[in-house]
Amino acid sequence: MTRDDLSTRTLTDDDFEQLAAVLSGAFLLEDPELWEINRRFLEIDRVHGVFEGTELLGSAAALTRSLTLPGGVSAPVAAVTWVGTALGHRRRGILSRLMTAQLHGLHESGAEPIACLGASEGGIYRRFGYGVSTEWAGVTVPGKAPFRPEVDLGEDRVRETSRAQALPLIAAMYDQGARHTGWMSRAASHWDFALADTQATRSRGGSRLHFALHPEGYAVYRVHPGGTFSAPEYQLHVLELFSTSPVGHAALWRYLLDVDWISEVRYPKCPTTDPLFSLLADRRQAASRPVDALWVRLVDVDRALAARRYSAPLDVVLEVLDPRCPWNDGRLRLRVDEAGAATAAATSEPADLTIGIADLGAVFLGAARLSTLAASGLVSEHRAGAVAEASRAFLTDPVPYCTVDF
Ligand SMILES: CC(=O)SCCNC(=O)CCNC(=O)[C@H](O)C(C)(C)COP(=O)(O)OP(=O)(O)OC[C@H]1O[C@@H](n2cnc3c(N)ncnc32)[C@H](O)[C@@H]1OP(=O)(O)O
Repeated sequence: MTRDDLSTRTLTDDDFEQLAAVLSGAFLLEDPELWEINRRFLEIDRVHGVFEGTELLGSAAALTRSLTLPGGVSAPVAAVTWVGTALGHRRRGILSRLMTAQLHGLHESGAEPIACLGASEGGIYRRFGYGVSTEWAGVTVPGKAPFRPEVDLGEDRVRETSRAQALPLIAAMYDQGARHTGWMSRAASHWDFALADTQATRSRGGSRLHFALHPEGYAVYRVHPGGTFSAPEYQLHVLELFSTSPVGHAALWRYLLDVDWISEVRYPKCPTTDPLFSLLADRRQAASRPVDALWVRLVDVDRALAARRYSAPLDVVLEVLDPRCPWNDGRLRLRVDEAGAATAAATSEPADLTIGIADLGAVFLGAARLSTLAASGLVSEHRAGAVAEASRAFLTDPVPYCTVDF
């Protein structure tokens, strides 16, 4: 195969069966039920494919979503998903072609200024300009772990509900989180995908999905059997836990920790600042392992930087290094007023800071600190004080969180 034999284009409905076959192979996942969900979930005309003749060798999809940026601003984002290269065709540049076509396509069409994704492996996406913008805490807590005595659990009970009853209620609760930085919109088909409960997802994950509802929150979980009948050691895996009040949050965690037979509750997507850590009588009972969650790629740096709000006034010239997307590569002046609103425009003035595009993506949502990157030598300061000023302005409170379920 020479590079000239390959072509790249967006897909049509006629390509869907081939797409399902390639990605089932790429993800080592035989799950026809999931592909029926994907038929509705994917926007086929936003899926790029690389072909050799008529044979699809790899693909990368973009979903039309909105993401909440610092300041509660809702911005359109391309949620990148189902990226894969067919087995037998790896490490020949197919992913590189897909990423280039996708980024250039977004820029040229003037579509979303920001792309984001959840990565299967940590070593893939930095080279394409993506940086880790949010993290999960990846927490494990022993069953029955006690809370501090003063924790208010309220009067309302947590009840197990059928999927059909739960979905409209939890969708409405989820939408109440829309002002939190990192919140992503979900269409109906997105819920079907995020909470897919197919035979294959069950065999990997244990039981069917359980829906635990409280008037002020919900939890979705699976149970993995373990131990013996006389000494059960089950694990409870939380997919999502969302609450609209501190009482709802505490009551849901108490409920999950107290399910009999459960020796361990795991919540891989636990927010890094989950109040659970403060509720436990012994904080050490929550073992956590941080893991990258949402990766952000600024497709059009000027539009993206002007879209969010900032925590402090700022006037800084950034030199952005982005050889893969030359329209971003260069200097731009970012000015933030007293109210936190920003303008960003190309400039020929000398740079105050030099930063790579992936690192700018990492600090964009305000969770990662620019000053930490600078301390690692990854951001260069050309004017004394510029790092501290920019770091303060970019930070966001509360800490961003994204479920990354696409
Ligand atoms: C958002 C998502 O969908 S995440 C899911 C990503 N997909 C998967 O994990 C499915 C299984 N994996 C695959 O399908 C493929 O291995 C892919 C898509 C990850 C890579 O596809 P390929 O066509 O082999 O990548 P390609 O040959 O274009 O490699 C481009 C560069 O990335 C590097 N790279 C590719 N895969 C990996 C990896 N898993 N880890 C680290 N580096 C990688 C290559 O070495 C190459 O580096 P270079 O530019 O410095 O030479």
